[in-house]
Amino acid sequence: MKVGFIGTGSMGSMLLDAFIASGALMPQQIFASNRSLEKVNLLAQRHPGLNVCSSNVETVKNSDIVFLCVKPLQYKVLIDEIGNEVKPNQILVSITSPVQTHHLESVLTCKIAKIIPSITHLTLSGASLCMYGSRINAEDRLLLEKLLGFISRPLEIQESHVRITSDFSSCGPAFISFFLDQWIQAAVEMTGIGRENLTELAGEMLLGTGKLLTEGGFKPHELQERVAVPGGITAEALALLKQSLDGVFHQLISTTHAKYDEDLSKCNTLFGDSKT
Ligand SMILES: NC(=O)C1=CN([C@@H]2O[C@H](COP(=O)(O)OP(=O)(O)OC[C@H]3O[C@@H](n4cnc5c(N)ncnc54)[C@H](O)[C@@H]3O)[C@@H](O)[C@H]2O)C=CC1
Ligand SMILES: O=C(O)[C@@H]1CCC=N1
Repeated sequence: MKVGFIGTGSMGSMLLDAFIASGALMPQQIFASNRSLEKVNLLAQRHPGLNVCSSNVETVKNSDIVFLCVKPLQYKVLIDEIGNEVKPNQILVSITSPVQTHHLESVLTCKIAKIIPSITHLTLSGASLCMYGSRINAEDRLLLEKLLGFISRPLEIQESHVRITSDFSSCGPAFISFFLDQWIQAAVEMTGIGRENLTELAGEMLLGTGKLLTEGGFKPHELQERVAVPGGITAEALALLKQSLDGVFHQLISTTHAKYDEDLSKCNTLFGDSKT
């Protein structure tokens, strides 16, 4: 199997690094192009044998599966460039939420999947969110999920839920890191403890909490009940958080969805879609 990557910025390079680190792909199986070739050359230095393509068309011509790792509003130009080169048996994978599978199916003859990755795949963890276009068959799904299974836990979702699920799996690492950053900063200021020790400790705590929620069978409310001894310290602090953060998560979801709607509307215009 040969796999192409168009766009080797943050996500394209992360996926490529993870697939190689996990043993899913050898560099020789990978074909990559980027607007500025410098980024692909750097990847080829890191992964000897990786095929540097000087154009996106070259990447498409050489690949069975192609991951399109550009930003939402960069898709249409890219599709116009490669559209005539794709073959019906090829699988093109979009990794961005606002570009709809029907947008891509309306202008391309190949098979379309939408898979939203997460920075967590760098440590071969986290969920990848899978949505499939109408031309993807059972064999294609197995192939994609086997590949993604090397670096993540593939989860099939409805495309209508792509934003809320991406909020958790893809934006979540940034949101949780923000929370930890603020907490650590306050701890450093108020107690004089070293930032590095605390950051390491916070990471271990997060890892353990993640395991309790996945392998451990706990629900978030059960964990709170188990830790917060009645009349104890955690209960006091949880009451404070409950009061201080009242409404914040509704606002957070409204914010991510408003930005998604804005990008979706622009993508609809770019792809000539008046449906939504
Ligand atoms: N950053 C994250 O954690 C996540 C990002 N995403 C999605 O991934 C997509 C890419 O995000 P990033 O990698 O962070 O962006 P980025 O800006 O780091 O990478 C995009 C790359 O595409 C290249 N590019 C742009 N147009 C091109 C073209 N026509 N041909 C070839 N290369 C081209 C750029 O030079 C750049 O290297 C976005 O749509 C984002 O929504 C999805 C899940 C998580
Ligand atoms: O911030 C963004 O637009 C992307 C989408 C999901 C994570 N990062």
